[in-house]
Amino acid sequence: MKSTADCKNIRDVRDSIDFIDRELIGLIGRRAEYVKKAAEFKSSERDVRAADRVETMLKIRKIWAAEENISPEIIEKIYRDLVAYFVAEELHNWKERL
Ligand SMILES: O=C(O)C(=O)C[C@]1(C(=O)O)C=C[C@@H](O)C=C1
Repeated sequence: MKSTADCKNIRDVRDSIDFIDRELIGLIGRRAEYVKKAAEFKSSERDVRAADRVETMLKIRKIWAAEENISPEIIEKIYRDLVAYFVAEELHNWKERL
């Protein structure tokens, strides 16, 4: 992947964006493995949903977003969608263990 300074054309830029997005999706896949594991340590649907943890996480991620000069609101939106998906997956896994 080229640095932004080394990108000579739009093709170089898009190749780098593709590379980064592939890594991001890989990381989300790794994250999913931990969410699956989390279900093993929960004893109720309330534990699975972990509403307090979600709100705490979002606050921290909004701070991280600001540190990276990314809109905290956009990061919150992305995370709310992502976590809603993970909660649904985790609920499914958790119920299967009953
Ligand atoms: O931290 C947990 O308890 C998790 O199960 C992980 C996770 C997440 O995606 O980060 C998933 C579901 C819960 O609502 C809270 C957080």
